[in-house]
Amino acid sequence: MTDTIFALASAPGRAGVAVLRVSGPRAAAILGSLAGGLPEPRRAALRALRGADGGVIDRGLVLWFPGPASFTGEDCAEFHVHGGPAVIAAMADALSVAGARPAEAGEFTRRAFEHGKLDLTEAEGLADLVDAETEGQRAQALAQLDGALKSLYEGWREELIAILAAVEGEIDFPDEADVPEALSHTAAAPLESLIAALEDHLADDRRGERVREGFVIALIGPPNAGKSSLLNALARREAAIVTEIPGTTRDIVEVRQVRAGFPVILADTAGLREAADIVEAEGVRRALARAQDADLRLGVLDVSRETSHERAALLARLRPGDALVLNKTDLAAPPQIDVPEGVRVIALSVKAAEGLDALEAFLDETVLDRLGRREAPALSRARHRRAVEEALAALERAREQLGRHPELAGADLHLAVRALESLTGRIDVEDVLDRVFSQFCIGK
Ligand SMILES: Nc1nc2c(ncn2[C@@H]2O[C@H](COP(=O)(O)OP(=O)(O)OP(=O)(O)O)[C@@H](O)[C@H]2O)c(=O)[nH]1
Ligand SMILES: [K+]
Ligand SMILES: [Mg+2]
Repeated sequence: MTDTIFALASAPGRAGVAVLRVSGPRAAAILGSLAGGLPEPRRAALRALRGADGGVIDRGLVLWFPGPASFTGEDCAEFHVHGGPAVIAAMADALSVAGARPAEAGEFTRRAFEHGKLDLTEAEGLADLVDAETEGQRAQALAQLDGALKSLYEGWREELIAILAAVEGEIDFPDEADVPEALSHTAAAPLESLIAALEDHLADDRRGERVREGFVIALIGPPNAGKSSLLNALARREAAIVTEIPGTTRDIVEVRQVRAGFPVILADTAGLREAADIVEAEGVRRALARAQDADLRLGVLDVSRETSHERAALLARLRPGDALVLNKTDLAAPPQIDVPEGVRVIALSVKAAEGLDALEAFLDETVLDRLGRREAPALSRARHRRAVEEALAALERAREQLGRHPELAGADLHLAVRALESLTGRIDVEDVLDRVFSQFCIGK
């Protein structure tokens, strides 16, 4: 028999109310023994809650959710008690004595998944919604929990199965003289449009993953340009050390913040130059690597003393969409600079607090433009990207074989179906499930 599990569903620590959740075949018996009977399904009832010795632990609201119309699909019960550590500990004791065991991380959601209440992408959406710290993350997670990715992937799977049926139909009648022609009519066009849909989904500039993980903005430039000063101004706190000594910053200093409703990571880096020692050299190496991977680069120059060599080296690292920040306009007028196509120039003085508004506006606009909601749902995890890439590669191989070897095309189409099914969790890939659900918190 399946275990009956329980967990604190609310956050640990002192709180006005704590919620304990129970799921499994013993839920009714446990609720009955603690609350002295079962309330009406899905209606809160105030009850004295008693431990095994008959003593009252607390008075609280109880809820009874008979399966399958519950979150997990099993019989579930909820106890809303006063949120003190001693109350919670006594309730946990009473639930254990009554026959439930503490749940593992993600176990409630995993049971919901196993009872068909959620597919894997919806379960991930639920985890993301619990973790969401910004408006953009909340919106993306809720859409995913509501099945945006599930219906996209299930839709593709259905189209693929129709294509597969057409191809396998041809394999079953190999004598027909007009097989290739028939195939080109029935399978080639839908296969082509499916390939285009997968390509589109992948070519989204990692939007969904960035919404989950944060949009990285790297501050790069020669020593003493004012990168750390600028980081502190944008972060509105003294996150990084600022001195007049060139080579002050060595490690990467990261600040997390919210811009336009999305998570952003500002990364201050070591000044770029021929390093004086191995510590600084490592700092420069990390700075260049971060600049390379970042979603946006802010190249910073000190207008009062930049050299043409520094300028050229920095411009070579900027890409379309990046910005060149001409700092210290309180010391000198910004020079006219020929920048690569698509690079914005923003002149400012961190010290005089002038021109920072234009930079803030540019950053907000860029984040909104790159991460803002589109019609199509975005894949939000590397797991999704890998599976869609795998499906796409199989579809491309199938396209090659279609007119010549329908049976080979069929085998590749099967692989593509499997890749899509691993996405939604239709096929049981145990280690995938373990990985996905272990990332949940206890009580979810
Ligand atoms: N006049 C003036 N000085 C500034 C301005 N911004 C920064 N500074 C000064 O420039 C010096 C270097 O600033 P940092 O922020 O440490 O420069 P950095 O680019 O981080 O330097 P490294 O970490 O050494 O590469 C400090 O003395 C700052 O006070 C500015 O807008 N105007
Ligand atoms: K410095
Ligand atoms: Mg610095």
